[in-house]
Amino acid sequence: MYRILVADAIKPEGLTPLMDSPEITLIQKTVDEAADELDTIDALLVRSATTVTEDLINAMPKLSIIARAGVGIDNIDVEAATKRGIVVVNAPDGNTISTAEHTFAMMASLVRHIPQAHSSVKNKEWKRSAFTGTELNRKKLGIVGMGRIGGEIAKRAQVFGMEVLAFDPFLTSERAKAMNVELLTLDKLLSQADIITVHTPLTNETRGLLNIDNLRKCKKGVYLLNCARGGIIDEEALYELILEGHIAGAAFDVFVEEPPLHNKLLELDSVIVTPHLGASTKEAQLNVATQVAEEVLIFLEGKPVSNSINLPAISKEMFQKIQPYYQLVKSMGATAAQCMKEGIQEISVTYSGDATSFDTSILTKSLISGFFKTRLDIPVNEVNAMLIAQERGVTIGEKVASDSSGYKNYIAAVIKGDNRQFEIKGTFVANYGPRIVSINGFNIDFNPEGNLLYIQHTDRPGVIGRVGKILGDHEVNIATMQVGRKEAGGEAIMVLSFDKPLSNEMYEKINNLDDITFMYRIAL
Ligand SMILES: NC(=O)c1ccc[n+]([C@@H]2O[C@H](COP(=O)([O-])OP(=O)(O)OC[C@H]3O[C@@H](n4cnc5c(N)ncnc54)[C@H](O)[C@@H]3O)[C@@H](O)[C@H]2O)c1
Ligand SMILES: O=C(O)CC[C@@H](O)C(=O)O
Repeated sequence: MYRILVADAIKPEGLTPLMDSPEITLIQKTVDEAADELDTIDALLVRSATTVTEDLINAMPKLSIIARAGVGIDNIDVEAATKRGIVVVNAPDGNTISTAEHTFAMMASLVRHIPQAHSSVKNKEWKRSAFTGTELNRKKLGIVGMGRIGGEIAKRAQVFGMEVLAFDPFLTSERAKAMNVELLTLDKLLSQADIITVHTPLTNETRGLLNIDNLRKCKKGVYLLNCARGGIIDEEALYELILEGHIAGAAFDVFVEEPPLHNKLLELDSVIVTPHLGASTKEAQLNVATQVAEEVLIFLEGKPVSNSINLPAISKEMFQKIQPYYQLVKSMGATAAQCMKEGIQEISVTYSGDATSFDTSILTKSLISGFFKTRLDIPVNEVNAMLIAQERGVTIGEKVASDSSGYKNYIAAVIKGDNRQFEIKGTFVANYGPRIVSINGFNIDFNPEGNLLYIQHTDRPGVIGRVGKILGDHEVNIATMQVGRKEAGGEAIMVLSFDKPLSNEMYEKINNLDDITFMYRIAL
């Protein structure tokens, strides 16, 4: 049974897939109302009203996924979630059109003074010349942040006869050309545009992106819009420049402080505002609720999600391709960790054959999480595996090789420790499952599952028999046994599997036999 806390107002119709699941209990309460049951919560669904802090995350020890029904994730401490191995997902495109339309409505209202004229008429006035506006036709619109919303605004602006200028350090010139927009530096955009609208996320780079220094470079009489996130345009600077008459007016849907109870911009007639309404349409709210509900359901079913902020995106088709290798790489990592009782410096993974036909980074993360899971008592998974390795100074390498040693697919991991190196190779055989096919240069073939005993010994007659006898005398049933060696009479290995974990007594008895070099118990 999973308990999901829906902490903000998320459209119930969109949550139907979760409501219909017999495995799920939905709790529709704010975080404060649910204070007594936070320790029972497996998944958290929010919009922008709930701030998901590190403290809140720590108050939910069972939490494994946070879903944001919307785009911006600036209300979620993604770093704290990642550290805890909690997946963060959002609904990246469910509200794109609504927000683009809202921005466009704000732009038209701004240049035609519609909100001011509306209030005036409602106050029984009839001041026509006071509200003379400006056409959008043939004006230059500067879009800062040409992503999903920026792109939709550009299309609409072009239909209105506007010329579109764009600043986005991640936009290629080919894409800009295809969108029929002129890609400029920020300073050039600011100096040429008649109207400027921002559509970046709020990050350390974009906070105050438009500030007192560069806003002075704008044309006199420019209009500004912020329907993205409060703080991208410096509110103090904007206030000052409107008072100076340099900026003609502004339209804001978002504010540094929401609600904007102490915001001086609200005192200005030329500033028009809405209460963070960009995504507030029936359509957008249904879209984002449906998107996050599906993501959470998929995640709780143990399948990879598509819109994760802290994991690589995987489509359903890609998941089908990658799935067979999941168990294999996890068990390779866990086997290596249990055979290496020392600090490690490097893990490098090589993929060959069919295993190179997709993005393997998620598999490398799985292998690393399999390794660290056996060593740490904190949750370790694909979300925090890289961070955990990095914090411990472990270098991670990933490459592709053309030689697959005759296998259809082949994954090799080399773990460099403080004193020695451990090498493990595996493959996935259709209708047969994952197999470990080599350990430290010994060819072998076993299913990496259950309670295993890895024994390295001298290749001499009688060793296998003596191990078997000790186990038989103590009624320990050997489920499977595989052997491998490099040359006759040299070192050899055997891997045994049992229905139950091997007791300490049995382990010691076998370890004390002559000809045993070393051995490891492995639990997978
Ligand atoms: N008002 C609302 O209700 C509402 C609704 C949806 C989204 N939003 C906000 O709008 C933002 C944009 O949404 P989107 O779906 O278009 O996101 P997106 O990721 O598709 O686009 C963001 C764009 O910003 C660009 N960017 C990043 N850093 C930049 C920088 N320093 N300078 C210039 N460009 C930069 C990126 O390259 C990207 O193209 C969201 O992050 C969210 O904060 C607000
Ligand atoms: O939840 C909302 O309505 C705001 C959503 C919007 O700001 C977003 O980033 O998607």
